[in-house]
Formats: sequence, C-alpha cells, structure tokens
Amino acid sequence: MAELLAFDNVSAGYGNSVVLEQISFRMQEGDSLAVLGRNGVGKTSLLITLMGLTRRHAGSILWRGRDISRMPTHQRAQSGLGWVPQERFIFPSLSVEEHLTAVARPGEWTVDKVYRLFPRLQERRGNMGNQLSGGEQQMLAIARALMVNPSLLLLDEPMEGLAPVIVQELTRAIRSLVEDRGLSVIVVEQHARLALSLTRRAMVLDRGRIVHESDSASLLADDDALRRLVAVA
Ligand SMILES: Nc1ncnc2c1ncn2[C@@H]1O[C@H](COP(=O)(O)OP(=O)(O)OP(=O)(O)O)[C@@H](O)[C@H]1O
Repeated sequence: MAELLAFDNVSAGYGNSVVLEQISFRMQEGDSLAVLGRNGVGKTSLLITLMGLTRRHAGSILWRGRDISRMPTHQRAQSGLGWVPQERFIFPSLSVEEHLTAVARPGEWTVDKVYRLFPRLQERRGNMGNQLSGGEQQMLAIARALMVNPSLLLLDEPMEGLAPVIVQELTRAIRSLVEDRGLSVIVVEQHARLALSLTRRAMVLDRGRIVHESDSASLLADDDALRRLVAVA
C-alpha cells in the first residue's frame, strides 16, 4: 500500500510555546488511527498541525511523499485532507444542502451519497444550520468534509457532548467509512474504547509526546494499559 502521511520528528506549538515534541508516525492508504490521551496533551494540536494552523518549530510532514510543511491550510484541504474540527463551524444561515453543495468537489462523494450515509440530513435538507441539533450538526460537519472527497478524514472528538443514540448513529457511519469504504481516518476521541473499536492502530500522547503505539485491538483488550495511559475506568 502507498504511504499517505509521514510525520518526521515534528515539534510544533503556539508562538514560542512548544506543545508537540518530536512526533513521528506514518500512515498507509486505508489506515485508521485513534489518537488518545488525557485532556490537554496535544491531540487537537496534532490535527491542526497537520492542517498547518500551528507554528512548526522542527521536523517535516510528508503527504503522499511530498513535503507540505510550508503549504497553506486551504491547499492542504484541496490536496485531500478533510478536517472536521471540534467546533464544527456550521453556518447558522445556510441550509443543510447549501453547506454540502458549497464545498462539493468532483469525486466519489455526492449529495445523494452523503444522504445515504446520514438519512437524518436528507430529512433536514432545507433546515438552516441554527435549526439543527448538536448531533445533526456533527453529521453535517462530517458530510461536508466528505463532499470535498478527501483521502484522509480528520475527526476531532466527533462524539463530544452527544446523546447515546446519536453516538450510535455516528459510530455506524464512521465504521462504514473505515471498514466498507476503506477511507483513511485519524480519530481524536475522549471515548477511548469507542475510538479503538473503530480503528486499526492507536497512538497515545502525553504532554505532547507519543507514549504508546500499538494496534487498537490489543490496547482495547488491555485494561491496565488503558487505565494507565488514558485514565479509562
Ligand atoms: N491556541 C492556543 N494557544 C496557546 N496554547 C494552546 C492553544 N490551543 C491549545 N493550547 C495548549 O496546547 C496544549 C495542548 O492542547 P490541545 O487542545 O492540543 O490538547 P488536547 O489533547 O486536544 O486536549 P482536549 O482533550 O482538552 O481537547 C494545552 O496545554 C493547551 O493549553
């Protein structure tokens, strides 16, 4: 399989402060990676460093073998990085369908296809962003990222603050993206067990460094390691 992404000794942060230190990892096409860790250890910073929104102090980021370390954020998105930020950024005065058509790029994903993945969005197609529940906004944020036809989907705490029934719906959709369609994903999640059940590989951060890497299934089966690394009960 072709190499999709490589972080090579990346240190990055905000202004002079460094919050990610010497991060190195690789992803192949079709890989799925859970990024776990306690609050404030740098999980979101990892995703936004990939999107070019932190200050890089050292190291390089290779995307399909090309160094994108200096590439502006919009070009990273155009080259196949589909970012679903924690804040969701849904526009109050655009309808569901307008959110989707506004960003559409040619490729596998169409409005009809994302409606099949999220039937709830089809029911709400004419509703404005501010008329959606938190769960529907999250579905729309993922659907909008898919409309750009990304090669790698970056999900930042997609289940945060959502009711169990919505978490189930989102889990089903993300699982189908990963398992049936072979889409490459990085999932940052506080729900460690859920993220591990959705992915093939896992990485745990602590104070900006990688402190654990393994396949997701073996970490999921190791209660002691989960407690020690991510404080999961
Ligand atoms: N815009 C910013 N400016 C300065 N420091 C920041 C900024 N955003 C995050 N930080 C700091 O960077 C560190 C890592 O934060 P980050 O949000 O990446 O962690 P996280 O693991 O995603 O946490 P959480 O689970 O709480 O979202 C924290 O110490 C945080 O205070």
